[in-house]
Amino acid sequence: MSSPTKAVAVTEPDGATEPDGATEPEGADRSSLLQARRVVVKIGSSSLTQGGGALDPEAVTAVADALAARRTAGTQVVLVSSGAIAAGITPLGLPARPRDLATQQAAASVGQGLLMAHYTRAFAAHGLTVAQVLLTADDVVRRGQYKNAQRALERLLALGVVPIINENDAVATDEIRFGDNDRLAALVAHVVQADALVLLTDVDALYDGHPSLPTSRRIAVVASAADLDGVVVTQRGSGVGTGGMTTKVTAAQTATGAGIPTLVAGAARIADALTGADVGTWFRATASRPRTRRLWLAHAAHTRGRLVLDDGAVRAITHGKRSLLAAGVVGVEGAFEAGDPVELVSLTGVVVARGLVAYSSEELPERLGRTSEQLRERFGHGHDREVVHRDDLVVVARRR
Ligand SMILES: Nc1ncnc2c1ncn2[C@@H]1O[C@H](COP(=O)(O)OP(=O)(O)O)[C@@H](O)[C@H]1O
Ligand SMILES: N[C@@H](CCC(=O)OP(=O)(O)O)C(=O)O
Repeated sequence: MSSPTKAVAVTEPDGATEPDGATEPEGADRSSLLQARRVVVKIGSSSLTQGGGALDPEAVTAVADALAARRTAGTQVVLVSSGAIAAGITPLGLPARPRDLATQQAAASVGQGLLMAHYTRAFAAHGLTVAQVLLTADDVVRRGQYKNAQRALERLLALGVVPIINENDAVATDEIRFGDNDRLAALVAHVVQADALVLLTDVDALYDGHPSLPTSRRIAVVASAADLDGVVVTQRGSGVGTGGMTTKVTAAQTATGAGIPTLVAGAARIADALTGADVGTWFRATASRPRTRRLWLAHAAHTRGRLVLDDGAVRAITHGKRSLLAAGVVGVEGAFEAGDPVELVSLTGVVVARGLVAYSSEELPERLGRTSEQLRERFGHGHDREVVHRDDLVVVARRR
């Protein structure tokens, strides 16, 4: 595929990579959407707005109607909805979607309430209650917040509520942003262990070239990353959305890599999409569901720094199923706090893993190269902990 997008294979620390397509359950095609117990549906700004970028209340109602039908039929649904920034354009008298972060934050703060007011009304018409859940990237990377978000979403679903999620744009800085809701949706699908992810947009499917070209053809099924070879996916989108098709393909790969099949389809056919009709592009699951939240580290983390590992440490974490000890760290780059996500790189600069570091960048340098015994002698008992515990570590291997 000609874009920066690459499939990221996630391995357990013992190095056992899940092979593409190896664990696809039988019959796991579009029709499995009908049997899905829990579905995450994401709708983009381009599908919720009229020309000029203002919010289209009828589009909001159409989404609510289709999701309410599925909810009433027994499927738990989680909606990830963009549109806050778009909904703030008219009330603030802005000429177009703002590009600077401060005005985006302001527009989203104004628009999010309006967006939720529309959804609340539209779902109420079906007797359904909605909940607003605003997340930042930290909410899905840090252990405490991850569990917190998971618990809140589980409880909402158990109470029969439809959670409506968006990024917490008002406080999201460039550094900690998800930046695009396609990725947020893939990560939410993992948090709630959804059976499927549906990404709805203003184009009816993924095409092998830009859909404006007459030569471009719809891709019906993507079974593995190889099916994307030669596919031209661009970041050029509708003008009101973020990231074009690139972010959707990346999100689909994140979800399918976590065992969650993904449908990319046109919002205009939302009811068909949710009932397994032959619409859109179906991305098959390429791996089984990971047992832990470590997958998140591979895709979710904006890493804050890098630890350079000697060859022995690289072997220990990639093949030995081990934690990273200070003795194997030879360099520290960047400024980070204890608990932040960092990249673990080899002496030649290859990223071999990501993990949550147990020490800050200020604490680490004087610990480098020291054995646990030396750490105890120098800093006392309790100060000999691993630099990255293996439960907080994911080995990443890039492949096409
Ligand atoms: N290969 C492709 N197949 C389909 N759409 C593509 C492709 N490359 C770029 N696009 C563009 O991606 C756009 C959808 O992205 P975007 O505007 O960000 O939507 P959303 O607001 O739904 O996230 C489509 O309108 C389409 O023009
Ligand atoms: N959080 C932002 C949306 C960001 C985004 O990813 O938009 P889109 O590409 O339309 O899904 C908002 O609500 O306006």
